[in-house]
Amino acid sequence: MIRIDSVTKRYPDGTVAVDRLSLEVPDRAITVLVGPSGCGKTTTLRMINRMVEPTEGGILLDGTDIRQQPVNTLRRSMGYVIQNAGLFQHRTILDNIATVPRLLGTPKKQARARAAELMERVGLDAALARRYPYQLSGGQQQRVGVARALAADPPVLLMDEPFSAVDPVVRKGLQDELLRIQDELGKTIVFVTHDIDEAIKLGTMVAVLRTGGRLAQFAPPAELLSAPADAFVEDFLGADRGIRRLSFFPSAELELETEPIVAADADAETIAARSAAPYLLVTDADGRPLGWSEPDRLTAGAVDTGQLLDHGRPFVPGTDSLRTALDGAVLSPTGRAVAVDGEGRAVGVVSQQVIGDAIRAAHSRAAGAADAAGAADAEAVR
Ligand SMILES: Nc1ncnc2c1ncn2[C@@H]1O[C@H](COP(=O)(O)OP(=O)(O)OP(=O)(O)O)[C@@H](O)[C@H]1O
Repeated sequence: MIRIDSVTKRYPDGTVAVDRLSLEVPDRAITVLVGPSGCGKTTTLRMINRMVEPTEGGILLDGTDIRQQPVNTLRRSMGYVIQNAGLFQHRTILDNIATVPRLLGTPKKQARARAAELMERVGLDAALARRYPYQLSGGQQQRVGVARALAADPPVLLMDEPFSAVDPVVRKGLQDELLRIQDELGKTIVFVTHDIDEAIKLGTMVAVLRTGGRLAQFAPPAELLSAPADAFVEDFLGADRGIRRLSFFPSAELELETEPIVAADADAETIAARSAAPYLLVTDADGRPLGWSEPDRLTAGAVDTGQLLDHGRPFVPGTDSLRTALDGAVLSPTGRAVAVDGEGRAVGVVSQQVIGDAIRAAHSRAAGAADAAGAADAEAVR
């Protein structure tokens, strides 16, 4: 664990970049530092690998002050990724990634083999190995930056706005890739961003800093969204806080209706038996949704699929959140979302109203859990 203990950084010109900051960065998780420009995020990150020394306070790594080991040893245990990747322009991609192992004395062949393995891990085509950085897109360069930081297999990764310079689609890909890599490798990651959505998506824990380098709130993303500590955090979280919070509620407990599902070759009797529902979801021979129809518009045995209303984007209960389910229902012309299994076969339908009930239930469960946690904390203090 990295413990930032009441750290202050005052630059020689008197600027207080970080002011009595205390944080416990958990192992094998992503901790995000987020906040407006100039709030001290980069300064904090650089104090962790001693590129900047604190004026007051200290930083402990697994209980030991980081000043007690040689700075090179410390940095070897911490990969560092920056915006625009900071690659060596005159080295090939493979040799960029192999840099740190080579510095540590790994034979060239072995270091390159490791680099090739890392290229695959970060989703880079092996064909790019012999290219130079200028021959890669911004997104590909960022992936090289991540691979290079991982090359010596450090337990800690420090990432300073690594995905800020690429467009939103590439950025989403890089974020998904980081989450996937993190699932496999379980590094202790400290990630700096000024983008609150990125913080919420990536962070196990999120530290919101305010200008002057003071901590405004340190909490898991779901808690930030449900209980911002003050008006600054609330404002920084921005609009749609309620909707975004639904991403943290699972859809698994939604009560699905199966009655309104009919196969495209259903006979008149089957259709009649289900005609109480305002809309029926028609499925193909494998049970995959084709679209919606009012019951009296269906022709037994031979549905005209061209006449069906679009079923929209289905959700997978157990995998997707209430936000995805609600989105499906809101976008559906029938106000109903379609639930499918992992193979895309329809397993039920659910109306906006039922999703609304589930949202209220989830909110009151979350509030109950927060109250219980608060009571336990109060008990612990006594
Ligand atoms: N070497 C320095 N000398 C003096 N002041 C500095 C120095 N480096 C940073 N600062 C100041 O310290 C404050 C915090 O800077 P820092 O770069 O840590 O913020 P940040 O939150 O990472 O900002 P951004 O999101 O814009 O990158 C700012 O006011 C900045 O101007």
